[in-house]
Formats: sequence, C-alpha cells, structure tokens
Amino acid sequence: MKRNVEAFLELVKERNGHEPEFLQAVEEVAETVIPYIVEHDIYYGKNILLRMVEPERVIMFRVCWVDDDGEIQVNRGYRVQMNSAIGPYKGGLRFHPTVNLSILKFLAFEQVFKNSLTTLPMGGGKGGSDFDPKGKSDGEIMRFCHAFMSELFRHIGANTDVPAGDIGVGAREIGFLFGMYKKLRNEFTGVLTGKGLSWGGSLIRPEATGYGTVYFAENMLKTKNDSIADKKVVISGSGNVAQYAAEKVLHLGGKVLTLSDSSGYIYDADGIDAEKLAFVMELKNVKRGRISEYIDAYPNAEFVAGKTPWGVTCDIALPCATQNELHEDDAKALLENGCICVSEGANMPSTKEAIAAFHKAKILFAPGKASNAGGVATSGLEMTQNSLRFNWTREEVDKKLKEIMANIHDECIEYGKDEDGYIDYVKGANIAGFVKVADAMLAQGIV
Ligand SMILES: NC(=O)C1=CN([C@@H]2O[C@H](COP(=O)(O)OP(=O)(O)OC[C@H]3O[C@@H](n4cnc5c(N)ncnc54)[C@H](OP(=O)(O)O)[C@@H]3O)[C@@H](O)[C@H]2O)C=CC1
Ligand SMILES: O=C(O)CCC(=O)C(=O)O
Repeated sequence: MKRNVEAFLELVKERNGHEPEFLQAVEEVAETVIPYIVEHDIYYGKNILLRMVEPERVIMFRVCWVDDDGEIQVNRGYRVQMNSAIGPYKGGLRFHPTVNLSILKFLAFEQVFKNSLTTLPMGGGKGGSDFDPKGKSDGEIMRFCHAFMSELFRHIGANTDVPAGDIGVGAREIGFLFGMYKKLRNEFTGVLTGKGLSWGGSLIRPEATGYGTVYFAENMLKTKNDSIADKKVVISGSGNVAQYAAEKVLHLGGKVLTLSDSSGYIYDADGIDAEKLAFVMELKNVKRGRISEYIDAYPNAEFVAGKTPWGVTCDIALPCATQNELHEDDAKALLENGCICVSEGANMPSTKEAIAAFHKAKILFAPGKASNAGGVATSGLEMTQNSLRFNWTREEVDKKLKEIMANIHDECIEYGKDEDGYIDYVKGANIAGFVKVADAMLAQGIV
C-alpha cells in the first residue's frame, strides 16, 4: 500500500514539484484515498486520482488598473477550474499578495472534495489575484475588481463556473465584480454567490462558513455526549469566518477568548461577548482596522504581537485565518493545555505534523473540507434560490445548513470510523468526497 502511495506522489511531484501547498493537499488525500481505491475494484486501475490532481483548465491573466495617484498597476489574475464531474466549477476568489498557482491549486483541489461532501451539484474551482486590498481606497478596490472581471467574465457563468468570496473578497468586492459581469454580459444571473440581499443574495450566506464550523464542532462533541456550552474557545483570524464562528459559539453558550489577524492576537480573559464582537465587526468590516485596536476599546484585554493564539488554554480551537497557521508545536501546546476539539474554519490551517499530533492524541479533529463546507453549501443554496427566482427565510436556510453539516458529519463517520471506534474525520471526508466525484467521472468516461 505504502508503495502505491509513494509511487503516486512521486509522479505528482515530478509535475508539480514547485507547488508545496498543492503537494501538501494532494499528499493528505492520497494517503487516505489510495488504500480505499486499492480495495475497491471499480476504482482500481482507472487512474482516477491522477486525473483529479490535474486541473481541467487553468486561466491566468493580466489585470491592469489605475491607482488613486494615477499610476498604472499590474496584477496577475487566476481561475483554476479543477473538476466539473458533479456540477459547474464552484469556489471562491482570494485577493492577497501571497496568491500563486500552488495556493490556488491546493484550494481548488480541496474544494472538489468539500463540494462533493455537501451533496449539492457543484464541481470545484478557485481563483484570485496577488492584488493586496489592504490600505486601498474603495475607488481602487472598484477599479481593480472591474479590471479583474473584464477578463474573467468570458470564462464563467451560472452554469459553467460560479465564483464567490474568500480571503480579501467580501460583500464589497462581490458587488463590484457582479456589476462588471452584468454590464459585459447584459444579463442578470447567479454567476457569483455572496451577493447582496437586494440583488440575489441568500440570507445566512455571510454567516454560513463560521456557523457551519461551529455546527460541525457541536456534532463532533455530541459523539462524546458533550457540547459547546461553557467551553473556552480560541479562534484565529478576525475576518468573515472567524467573526461568525465567534457569534455562533456565543449563541451556543461558549466563551470566546481570542481573535487575531496577521499582526498578532488579542486575548480577552473576560470573554469576547456580543457587544465586543459587534465592535470587532465594525472595526474589521467598516473601518478596516487592525485587531490590535481592540485593546484601545477594551483595555483589560491584551494584544500579543506577531504570534498566533494556540498557547492560550482552551477546550476548543477554531483556526479561521489561513493555511498552515497551526504547526506541530502549536498542536502540542493545545493538547498539553487540555484542548479536546479542533474544527477548522480555514482551508488547511493545520500542518501535516499538527494533524498527526491531534490524531495520536485521539482528540476530535475536523479538516476544513468537512467543517468549513457550510459556506459553499449555502452558496449552493443561493444558486438554487437564484434558479427558482425565490428567497428562503433565514430560518429555512439555517435549518438546511444545519442538516447539511450533520450529513457531512455522518458521511465522515461512515468512511472514517477506525476499528477502535476513533473517528478519523480526515480519512472520512477524503473518501466520502472522493466516491461521489469518482463515480461521476467513471460514468462520464475518459474526458
Ligand atoms: N469566506 C468563506 O466563505 C470561506 C472561507 N474559508 C477559508 O477561511 C479562511 C478565512 O477566510 P475569510 O474569513 O473569508 O477571509 P477574510 O479576508 O475575511 O479574513 C481573513 C483573516 O485571516 C487573517 N489572515 C489572512 N492571511 C493571514 C496570514 N498569512 N497570517 C495570519 N493571518 C492571516 C486576516 O488577517 P489580515 O487582515 O491581517 O490579513 C483576517 O483576519 C481562509 O482560509 C479561507 O480560505 C473557507 C470556506 C469558506
Ligand atoms: O461559497 C463558495 O462558493 C466558495 C467558498 C470557498 O471558497 C471555500 O469553501 O473555500
């Protein structure tokens, strides 16, 4: 078995050796899925995983725009259309200076499995740009988004590829992107999700990734007859996912101790309550400030510069910032301090070594492709509402989100339960996600 995995990874490395994040994501999947393929004749010998690691299409383009000083700026835009076996490509757009093909291919690859897990008809894709939105005026953001869409529009469509937000792309950016798409195509369709409520958006989409991450944690805790109530929760990030994860923890009676951004973390031993969270939302979403400003408003809290929050004692950790933000030492610190549950809100926030430490300690650990799938699932619900030209209520969407997260949890148990009863959510999510896509690929032939 080990030989099969090694031979496969060797081949993938030969072609993608300069893409570390992509190789990391593929390795994690290969280690759990190849043994399953070898044991199942319908998949064996068909090179399905080898086909799945090759994007169906990669689009890379120049984005020129004019900044507030009248200077011409040039960025790089991308869309990785990874797999369309079970539906149109679907996945977010990331605007961040670190964006490159390795990062977008890892995100698109993860997205294929995640979207499959939701059971909704969505293939996987991801895109973005090395554009840095930090410190840009609204006018600059608009001009960049319009320039980006003036190329992307010819590659996407409501039945082809439906982008959404990710790091650096929120409601404001989706609005500007949609405006340019509509102008160029002269049509009003559900080509993007995360839209504003008055122009085709879905209730609960902004909340969905964070809420879903916490619903997934609640499902995991239920297997131990436990719950989030009264638990101490450490959260990284202070963007969309982190904010709504914090909100749902509060709804369920937990105590949120930390939030962070790329400059450091804040630790509030009294707990970040609803009023303090409202302050963070205003600070981050409207004023676009730094998390360190929290201590100006709440001086009892402390700001720890340049560090992640994993050394803070907690019961539950929710990494909600970015990839590879939680390393082996962080995992060990969490375990030593008594952490019993980790539910990833971000994509691939834990390194391979950190995951191994969680598994060795047999704590509850959910990989992002399962636990953060609530965002894209609710995007799927937005697409359905757009097709029906109808809006569901907040309660209806939230109920569906909860059901989808519970169903993903069940799928993980079905494929991930070890002989000793431990649930390996990584294995469960990878195999369950693989089976649906592989079956569709087999049915559609060699294309
Ligand atoms: N939005 C969604 O619906 C979904 C998002 N995700 C994943 O969740 C994560 C967060 O996304 P989202 O909340 O939407 O993004 P936002 O842009 O809203 O927030 C990102 C947060 O992460 C921090 N961050 C970003 N890069 C780094 C870094 N290199 N080091 C430390 N902190 C960093 C940001 O801090 P700073 O402002 O300083 O950069 C910010 O606090 C990502 O991994 C994304 O892929 C997954 C599923 C769906
Ligand atoms: O809502 C979507 O389509 C994309 C969400 C996303 O990018 C993700 O799940 O990582």
